Amino acid sequence: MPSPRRNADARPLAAAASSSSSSSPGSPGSPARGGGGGGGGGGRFEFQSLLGSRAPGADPACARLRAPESPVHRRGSFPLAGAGPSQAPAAALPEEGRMDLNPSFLGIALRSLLAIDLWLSKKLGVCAGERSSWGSARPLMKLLEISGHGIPWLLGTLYCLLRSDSWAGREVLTNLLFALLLDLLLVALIKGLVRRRRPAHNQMDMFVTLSVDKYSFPSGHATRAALVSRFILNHLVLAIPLRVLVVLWAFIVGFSRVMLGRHNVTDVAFGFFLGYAQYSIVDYCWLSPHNARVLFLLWNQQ
Ligand SMILES: CC(C)=CCC/C(C)=C/COP(=O)(O)O
Repeated sequence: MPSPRRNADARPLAAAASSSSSSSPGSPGSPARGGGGGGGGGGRFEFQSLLGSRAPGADPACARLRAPESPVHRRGSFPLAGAGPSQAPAAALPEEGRMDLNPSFLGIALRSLLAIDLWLSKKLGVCAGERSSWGSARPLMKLLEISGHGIPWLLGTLYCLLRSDSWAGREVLTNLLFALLLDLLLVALIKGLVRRRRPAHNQMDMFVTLSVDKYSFPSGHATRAALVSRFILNHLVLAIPLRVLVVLWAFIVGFSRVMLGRHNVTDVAFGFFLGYAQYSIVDYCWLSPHNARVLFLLWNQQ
């Protein structure tokens, strides 16, 4: 028999996560069972994304969740918020297993936030395809995508560094180069760890990507935009209208990621936060004029 307490906890979660789903929790088509996958777009798909955004079957952890009939698998499985009566009976579980099935307040809050994130991101993805409601703005969004891409920023910085004829300029550009490399490294690391899939409505037609770029958390464009704009504002003397433009550019690049369907809102929000924080790291580890000069001379000798 399923534990009534467990079901009472689980139902509001399933409802919050898949407001458009007509399935009852625990039914074979229920969102919590994560069946289907693909880009279906109904509540069912969204809840599956919510539980880690991975294709069922691709991940052994998911396979465990889908095999509650095995007592071995039941034991160590992750608490499934939407588990319904057809899932593992709580009475048959060991004590610690039953406690796992009680989602914490933080868990509920996090799942609700992610459900809102998926819903909002889908609504805002108005340029995700040529036939989307704002599909005609897609070329402009792609231009913004290139303006925040790693390659133009890396090549541009390298070019300016080689052309620069002042030590002050070289110092700033060397630090910018390190900042861009640090950004690439940290984003790749987090993407590889979190492994959140890009939204189902995204078309994977991006300009030069790394292997981790099949994942979406955090948005590399958002981190770069925040990092570079903070860097520019701190190290270039610009008139106020230009400073405003730099900040606007960063926000528009971030927003365009969601409009293009490349990212969920939380990917971009965290990306902004990370990029902003990265600048603080760069500032803290700022390569001194002396070290920048030594590095530049060493590199030029090769
Ligand atoms: C190939 C190089 C040097 C950088 C890759 C830049 C890139 C494609 C980042 C992905 O950005 P989003 O995470 O915003 O989609």
